[in-house]
Amino acid sequence: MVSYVKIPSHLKPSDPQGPDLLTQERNLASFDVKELTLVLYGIKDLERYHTILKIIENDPVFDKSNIYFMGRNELFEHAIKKEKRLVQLIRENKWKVEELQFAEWFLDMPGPFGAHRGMFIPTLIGQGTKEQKEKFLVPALNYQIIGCYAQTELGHGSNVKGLETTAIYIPETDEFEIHSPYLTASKWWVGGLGKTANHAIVMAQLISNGKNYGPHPFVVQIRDMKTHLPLPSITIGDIGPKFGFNSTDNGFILFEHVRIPRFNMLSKFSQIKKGTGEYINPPNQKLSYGTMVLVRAIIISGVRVTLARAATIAIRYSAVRRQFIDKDEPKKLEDGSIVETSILDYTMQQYRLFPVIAQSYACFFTAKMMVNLYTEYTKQSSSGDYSLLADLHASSSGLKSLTTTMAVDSIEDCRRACGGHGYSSFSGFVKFYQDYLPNTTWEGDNYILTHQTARYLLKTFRQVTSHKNPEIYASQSNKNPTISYILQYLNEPNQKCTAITPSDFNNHEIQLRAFKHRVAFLIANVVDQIDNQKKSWNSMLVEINRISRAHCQYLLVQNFITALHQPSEDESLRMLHNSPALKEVMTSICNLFVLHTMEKDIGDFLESEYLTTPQARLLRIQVYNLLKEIRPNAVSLVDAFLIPDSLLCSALGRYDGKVYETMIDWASKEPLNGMTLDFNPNNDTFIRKAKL
Ligand SMILES: CCCCCCCCCCCCCCCCCCCC(=O)SCCNC(=O)CCNC(=O)[C@H](O)C(C)(C)COP(=O)(O)OP(=O)(O)OC[C@H]1O[C@@H](n2cnc3c(N)ncnc32)[C@H](O)[C@@H]1OP(=O)(O)O
Ligand SMILES: Cc1cc2nc3c(=O)[nH]c(=O)nc-3n(C[C@H](O)[C@H](O)[C@H](O)COP(=O)(O)OP(=O)(O)OC[C@H]3O[C@@H](n4cnc5c(N)ncnc54)[C@H](O)[C@@H]3O)c2cc1C
Repeated sequence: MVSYVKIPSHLKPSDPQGPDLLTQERNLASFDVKELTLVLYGIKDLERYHTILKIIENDPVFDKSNIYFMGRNELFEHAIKKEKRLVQLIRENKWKVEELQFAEWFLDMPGPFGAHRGMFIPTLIGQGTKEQKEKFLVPALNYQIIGCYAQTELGHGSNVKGLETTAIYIPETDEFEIHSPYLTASKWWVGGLGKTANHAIVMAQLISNGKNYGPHPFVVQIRDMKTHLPLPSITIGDIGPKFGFNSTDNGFILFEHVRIPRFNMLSKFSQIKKGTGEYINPPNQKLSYGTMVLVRAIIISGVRVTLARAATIAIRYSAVRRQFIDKDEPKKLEDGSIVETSILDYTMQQYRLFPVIAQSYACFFTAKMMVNLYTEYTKQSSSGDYSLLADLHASSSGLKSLTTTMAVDSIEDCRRACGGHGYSSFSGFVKFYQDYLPNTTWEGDNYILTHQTARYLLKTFRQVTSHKNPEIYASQSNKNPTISYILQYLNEPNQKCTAITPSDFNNHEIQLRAFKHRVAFLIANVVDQIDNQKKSWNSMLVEINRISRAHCQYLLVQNFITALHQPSEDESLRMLHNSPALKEVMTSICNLFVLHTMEKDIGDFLESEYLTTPQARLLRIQVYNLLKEIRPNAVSLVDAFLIPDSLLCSALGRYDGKVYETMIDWASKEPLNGMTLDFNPNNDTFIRKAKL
């Protein structure tokens, strides 16, 4: 890239230790960073990581040096080129999903094929019959057809049952007629639809013999395969500029009595019989919502790296950045000279940032749980057993909501913790935040999703408490955390915390009991208000949100603690258990996650009277103790995430700490500096001038 401004060469570094600050931090670590990285990725994935990163970093098509200067059209063109090159690489290297996921992560460029890979293909896999897979999935996997997932409409997104697009079965021709009766039935927001896709999975109300069977998925060809123009009776467009995600063509589509063959209704679970139009029921009514469950689980798995990326930038920058001389504990160099304090040494900065590191590690262990649960469900459902679906739906909904909200809040906290430079695109936070933000809305708005989790919790509570002998459920409590804490609460509703010193709060049994008691107390309270005091669902929505959040926080806490203590077959967990140094630092991080989470929601724990006010003070002191304990390891803990500089795309978070050199280098490349148009404030005119 061209530099438009020549930087003077006389400048000396103002900080004699500047370049070495991160090295000094790294020397403080109490554990082996490479060992922790191996725990996080596992041997196979770490090999994959390096192979794919090398390919991506060396390919000129993926060069991101200009990325912060691109407008919408350039971004979209860049994304198209990226997609095309990615498809070539998939073919050349025979990449499978595992490789592709690394490639997509490193590329960090939401593009027009995202919904094809993330929604269209998974829906065909999950809901298509063998014949439908042959017809649609095979060409989709070969990128001969490009698809999108058209569910949301201008008038309805969250309320899927309220969708207005219809698919009416026409027995005479054995076809469905796809139709958008109202403006509000226009499909809207659909990723890849605006300019790219030639096929769509359209969620429409299935109507046969005058009866509405609810939303079902249909494959609809939307553009001509040669001219790429919309097919007759189909209107398509891009929905316009957005808060972020501008490298993707989110689109709208309207149908005017468009006919498709009966074959195109995805029929693995429910079918319409030829001629009679008879509806064959699915084994579970909600199986047509299956893609959403899968994608929610995938989103949860992705949160850990999102938090890791934000923490890496903010922690490294805070180590390099110095501001003020600490009067009580001035920082002295070896030669006795006093220097300004690294902002990472300020306790307020630690209190803002170290919990983000802890959240990332917490999400790592819960992602493992989510993958295991999804895998178990897939195994069971392939033999017709859907009994895990309710559990899976409840935990994936609530965890998607809790963890993505946590992620966007933490990205913003990290950005602010970088002061003014955090506001520059060069921080690496701006585009990152904009592109990540829709995770709190898509695949279910984060508030709506908590209703689903709460429904399940209330139902379980009622089931257990209405039984004459609730202990009958004891055998299920090992596998079902909800039953476990409900039973514990019923046995001892007035349980009290036994901590008498700050360090007592490091006791994992005390921590678990606190979270179990709190969530059961909150559920019992909501059940009482709805069932006995006859409160409406709407009047309880704030409490509904609270119980979903409390339940999912408990899951995060429980998964972290279990990972530290329970013997496991899992390769990563075994490595962790076999290294005392790793176990020690992970225990501190776990304690910080648990106690900081408690402290933030201290009102719940006080209200349930599990904690007393003096205990709440002790807990806070323990949080401060943990910040001190973690401080020497802070930089190494984020190094272990191994987020490459090419992905961070950040002047502030780079591995070598050369923050200021990069800031001015990138600023010198701002195209405005090379424009032939300057503004002369003395006479209020724009002057054109020739610039080299
Ligand atoms: C080579 C191969 C390549 C593969 C590459 C793979 C790469 C992977 C990359 C992946 C990247 C991922 C990128 C993601 C991009 C995402 C883009 C965004 C796309 C979208 O946003 S699509 C649109 C999403 N829309 C929503 O999520 C809508 C949210 N609303 C709903 O889900 C429902 O309307 C809602 C709120 C659940 C209510 O549904 P409703 O029908 O009204 O149901 P009830 O509330 O009445 O409940 C009835 C009953 O059903 C249960 N229920 C509800 N939903 C489900 C479900 N999904 N599963 C199971 N059960 C469900 C509910 O709990 C109730 O049960 P009861 O027992 O209480 O009766
Ligand atoms: C970048 C991006 C990409 C997307 N890609 C796709 C795609 O490829 N395909 C697709 O089909 N969709 C896509 N979507 C759409 C997305 O799935 C929906 O926007 C999302 O499901 C939320 O629905 P909504 O917009 O109807 O929100 P609304 O339901 O209108 O929500 C608005 C507000 O009302 C509140 N609210 C609504 N109902 C209730 C209630 N019952 N109780 C309490 N509060 C309530 C919500 O909490 C929210 O705060 C995308 C969205 C974005 C932003």
